[in-house]
Amino acid sequence: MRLVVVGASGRMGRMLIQAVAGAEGCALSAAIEREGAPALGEDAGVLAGLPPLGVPVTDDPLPAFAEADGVLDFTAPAATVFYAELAAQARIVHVVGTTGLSPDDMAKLKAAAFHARIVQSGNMSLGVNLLAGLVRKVAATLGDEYDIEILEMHHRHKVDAPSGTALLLGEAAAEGRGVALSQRKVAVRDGHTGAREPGTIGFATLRGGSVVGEHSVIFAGAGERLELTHLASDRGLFAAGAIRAALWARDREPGLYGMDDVLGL
Ligand SMILES: NC(=O)c1ccc[n+]([C@@H]2O[C@H](COP(=O)([O-])OP(=O)(O)OC[C@H]3O[C@@H](n4cnc5c(N)ncnc54)[C@H](O)[C@@H]3O)[C@@H](O)[C@H]2O)c1
Ligand SMILES: O=C(O)C1=N[C@H](C(=O)O)CCC1
Repeated sequence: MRLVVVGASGRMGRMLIQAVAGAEGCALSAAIEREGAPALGEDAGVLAGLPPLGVPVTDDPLPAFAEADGVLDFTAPAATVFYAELAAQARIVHVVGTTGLSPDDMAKLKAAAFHARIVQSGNMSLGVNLLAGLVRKVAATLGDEYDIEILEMHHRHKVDAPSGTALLLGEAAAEGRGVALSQRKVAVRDGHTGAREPGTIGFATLRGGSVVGEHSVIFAGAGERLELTHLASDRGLFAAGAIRAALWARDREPGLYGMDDVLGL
């Protein structure tokens, strides 16, 4: 499968280049960065700490998409919406790991998915997607007398909060409870907040150092607390999931899929 990596010089972009280069049945067909990015013109392999791959980083996605089977996209919301339109025009697979997507951005991905096979997830790891299933089950089993709080920590460079994973886990908890997350979400507490409102789902965000990604879903009852935790220590996990998603989506009908579809969960 010929894969394009967009956001090639980012933390995830470089991991994706390494993963594509090492994946059986895959080849890196292009590496794309934003206009003016310092990495333009560099060899993508060298950028990712590998021997040269003969693929220079470019800012011109059109010819790259025309010759590819899929695109791996861990960039930024505006870029992802732009690439979704191009991927749909080129009828190629679009794997979206970008987080911080607004409801409007998601509506644009849904529109693009009439023509494209899009796999979108706030977390591409097997562990987090399994955890989401457990969270759904525990939330359905324990009633509102167990307060749900989601705690996450990431590296100091992360620009969106709560993390895509925290929101994915919050959605799973809300589904388990049979409620809409948008109606129950409490993402900010500051000052005299009053007592906790029953049935809400709280989010707490920590940022610092080089933390790859840590999430805990806490079910706090009277006299006991249940905590479900996922700790990621290697971004290769997300890159491997993205490649698995691309290979899975290759033979699917157009549509917007999640990692639960890819993993058969
Ligand atoms: N879903 C997952 O499993 C998962 C895992 C890790 C990170 N992420 C998400 O992936 C995204 C990127 O994370 P990161 O740590 O690699 O960030 P980063 O800032 O290191 O990398 C983003 C890269 O995208 C590039 N970019 C921005 N606009 C572009 C455009 N129009 N065209 C091409 N490139 C463009 C930037 O120049 C940068 O190199 C974030 O939203 C993050 O939350 C998701
Ligand atoms: O490093 C990041 O940024 C990560 N983003 C995803 C999120 O928002 O949950 C996945 C974990 C790493």
